[in-house]
Amino acid sequence: MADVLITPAKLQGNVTVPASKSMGHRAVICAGLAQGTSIVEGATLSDDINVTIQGMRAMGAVIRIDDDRLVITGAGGVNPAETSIDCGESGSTLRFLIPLALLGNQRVTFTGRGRLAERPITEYADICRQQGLGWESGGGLPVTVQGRLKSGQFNLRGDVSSQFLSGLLFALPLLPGNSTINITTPLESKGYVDLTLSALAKFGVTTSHCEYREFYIRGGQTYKPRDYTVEGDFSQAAFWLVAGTIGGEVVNCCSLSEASLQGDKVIASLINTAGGSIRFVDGVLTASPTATHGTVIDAADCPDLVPVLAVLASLSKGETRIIRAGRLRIKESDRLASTARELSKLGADIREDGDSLVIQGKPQLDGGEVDSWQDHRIAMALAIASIRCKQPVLIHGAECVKKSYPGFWQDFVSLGGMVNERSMG
Ligand SMILES: O=C(O)C1=C[C@@H](OP(=O)(O)O)[C@@H](O)[C@H](O)C1
Ligand SMILES: C=C(OP(=O)(O)O)C(=O)O
Repeated sequence: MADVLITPAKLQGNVTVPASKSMGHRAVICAGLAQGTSIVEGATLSDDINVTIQGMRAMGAVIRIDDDRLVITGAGGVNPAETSIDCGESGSTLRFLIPLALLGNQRVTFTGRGRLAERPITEYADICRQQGLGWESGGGLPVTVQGRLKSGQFNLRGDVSSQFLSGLLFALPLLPGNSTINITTPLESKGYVDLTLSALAKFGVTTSHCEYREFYIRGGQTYKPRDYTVEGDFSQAAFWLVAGTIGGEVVNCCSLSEASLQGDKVIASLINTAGGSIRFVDGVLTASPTATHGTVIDAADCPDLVPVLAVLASLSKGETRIIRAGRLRIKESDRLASTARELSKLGADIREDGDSLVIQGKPQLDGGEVDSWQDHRIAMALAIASIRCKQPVLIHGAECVKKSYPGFWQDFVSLGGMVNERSMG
């Protein structure tokens, strides 16, 4: 396990953010389901994308990694052998691939590591029970599924994880009959569903919905191969945009699309509402140093931004409330607890309040010894917090960034961060 010791320093300059993890998963899946060859350009080979690539191979796709190009040849649907798929710590991979495995009528076992074993998958257990399909699990992972999913009417909660909806949206068009998905509680993380719908459309699959409450999926469709470039990731850009805002020097994020459908694009307006200065100029998103103030932030549609928004809030004047953030408890860590506990250790005034975080800003933090909880977004947020600490910050478990951003520490250093790796084991 690697620890990093960060000596507080301002960050400044240009950074090319990695490709969107969410869009990368979707491109690999859609291309793998198509009949023929697609080229997916620019995907970042994080741990999560690698397990999706492996998972789609197990589903029958042939995937060749050619530098930053993926050459993906699908057989038009899925063709799994009896197999086991290791989802690592990726909730997306697990929840996107289970419905696909249920197209093939083979026994497919899903395994995973860390917190993934505890993250909810009961929505799928319920569907399997209702349809008489095989679902063997001692609670959590591993889980073995077998049987053929049937088209028809599905009922899904919208406030556990949007990934269940995305998973069904990938699989149902390949069934012979039509399906409807009824969302029984208000849908959260809507932007991620938009990314799924957009990826489906790009690969030739049509769906429609009525105000995100009912989704209509025509059966008997086929995915069409195509070439696709994965755009930059706003959830990752968020770390650098907060760094530029709190740090005293300009930080520019490249490779982002101004027209992106990514829900986490909202980071720019959230920082600006707090008094910051984030601007898109000629395809570059620029964060200029600004004094910020407390606001109320609704996290229901942008859960992945919360750890770094808590850093911004810890250094903004007055009180910030991050509300409707209950689902953060079922991510790679309980992110309300991990964010509050670790930022407190650095001297922030932050507390959990039910499904909210309440933060009183300070001009500076102290520094100290913190833990990533093996959660990539916690490690990255703590690194950004170090910029405004008086003393060094020692982060345990810093290698976990590779779940989504393998080059994070290199980028941190290239922007002027002062990092020493303390131990490997
Ligand atoms: O569909 C996706 O790519 C994702 C959906 C979100 O999960 P929830 O829908 O569970 O909030 C998000 O937190 C996750 O990082 C990626
Ligand atoms: C929660 C995340 O991803 P996943 O749900 O795919 O594990 C994340 O990247 O923060």
